[in-house]
Amino acid sequence: MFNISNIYKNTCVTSYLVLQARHKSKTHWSKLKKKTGPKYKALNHFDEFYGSLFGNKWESMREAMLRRSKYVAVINNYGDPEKTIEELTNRGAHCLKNLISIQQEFHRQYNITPEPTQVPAEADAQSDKLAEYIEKQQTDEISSIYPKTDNKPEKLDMRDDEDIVVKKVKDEISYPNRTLEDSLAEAKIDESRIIDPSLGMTSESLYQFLPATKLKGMDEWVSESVHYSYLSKGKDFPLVIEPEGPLSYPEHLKVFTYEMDSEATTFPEPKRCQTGVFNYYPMDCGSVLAVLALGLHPGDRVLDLCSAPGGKALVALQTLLPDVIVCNDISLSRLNRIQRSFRDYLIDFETSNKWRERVVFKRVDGRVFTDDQGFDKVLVDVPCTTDRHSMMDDENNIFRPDRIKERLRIPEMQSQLLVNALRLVKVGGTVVYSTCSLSPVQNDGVVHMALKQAFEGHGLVATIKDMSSTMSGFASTLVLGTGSAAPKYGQLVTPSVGANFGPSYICKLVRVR
Ligand SMILES: C[S@@+](CC[C@H](N)C(=O)[O-])C[C@H]1O[C@@H](n2cnc3c(N)ncnc32)[C@H](O)[C@@H]1O
Repeated sequence: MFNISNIYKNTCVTSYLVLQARHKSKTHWSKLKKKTGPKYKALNHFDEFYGSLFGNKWESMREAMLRRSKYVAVINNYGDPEKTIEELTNRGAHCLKNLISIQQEFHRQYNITPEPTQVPAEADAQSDKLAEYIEKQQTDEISSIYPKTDNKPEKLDMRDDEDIVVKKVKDEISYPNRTLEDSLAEAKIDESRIIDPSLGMTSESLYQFLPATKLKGMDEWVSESVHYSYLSKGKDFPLVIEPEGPLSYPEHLKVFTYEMDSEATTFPEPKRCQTGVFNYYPMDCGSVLAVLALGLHPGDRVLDLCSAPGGKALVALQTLLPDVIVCNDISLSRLNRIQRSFRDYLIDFETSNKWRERVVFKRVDGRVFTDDQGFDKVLVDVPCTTDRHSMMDDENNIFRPDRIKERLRIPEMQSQLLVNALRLVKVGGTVVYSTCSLSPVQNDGVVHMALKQAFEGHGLVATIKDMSSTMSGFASTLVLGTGSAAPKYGQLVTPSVGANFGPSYICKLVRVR
């Protein structure tokens, strides 16, 4: 039957189908444009770089990183801790300290030793694969810049930093029973470290970064994979890796989490307690790990060299252990964020003298920060490529074309920050270096570089603490990188769908000279 409303309905349905078909057949220009934006650039870079480095492990990390991240709840001791703990326990969350104790006991009883950070065969295979990959990258890159091989750059010895990171696996072994003097003596004449005698390059010397200024004029062409390069400058330095003892968990730090693969992953929004402050602080479990690695003691004088927005400093304060914590950041607006956050979590933060004495704010470039007294503990949570953010968000993305120079300088700036941290810590004190990147360049590579520079430039020696055994207690909470994803010096929290924390790299160093 003829019916005007039927005609109208049919017309609408037809237009809808046409629109849908058009939509299917052709991606809208605005979407196409977006696919070349910074977050896609980051994703492409990571696919190429991490894909070749971590093999099929990268696929699952990638999947996790594109999903919503998981967080833990750090209970605020200045709120209403008992009530908050009860609420979170009722939702199925567990106390991290208890989970760790259970796991540690399990490992002790069954005498489980943690997987070695890198098995030699795997390291060899990885090294070969990567060397091949880098060689190809270099050839492609150089031929795209200098098509007819004329005006080739002098430095054909430019190597990708990732190459070095893998090669070193074969060169450096930890000798827990050696004295520092043994290692010092050996470090000076270790011929085995020479990779290419004709170039006089050693694995360590390859850690030298080519200053970003040397890239002048090449910025447009430097590929993502070849952008960190090295100059050959010999001279070895002592490199000692010692096993770290069991984790000492601060009595007053209360962290709640859901176990791995648990269906529940989120907590209710933090809310104000009767005391006026929020009941808990949500944060990545990897960040808690960085604070735990500091091994805080009562009365410690602590420096948080790159502190804003203050999450880790707040966790350190929740242990109730440090006497003084200096929160430093180069950015004024970000320092203001720490202060806002402390007002939200610490009672009478603005008015009490107690806080004024205990929490000091500084706005200094961490590379030139100075202090007369020395610190017992220094946290260096450096600016990095913030991998998860870079893959997900175009805003303020370090992969933006106008930030290329800044990005290329990241490892250089990270190692300068770490060298200064090693200068600022007392002999016997601890430095924790951390990033939220999977990049071995920004992680082990920077630690290596900084140790070398600290020794050569300032005569400083620090040992690396191998925390693989210490971290065994986290096995039911988060995933630590193993095999191809295991750093040699630090620990890497790798994102996984069931335990979507990280990436977080944490390396503990103790200054011995
Ligand atoms: C990864 S964030 C630190 C996060 C912080 N530790 C936390 O847990 O909330 C790195 C910080 O380093 C700061 N920064 C960058 N360059 C710096 C420098 N040269 N000296 C000191 N801070 C710097 C940035 O402003 C940024 O706030």
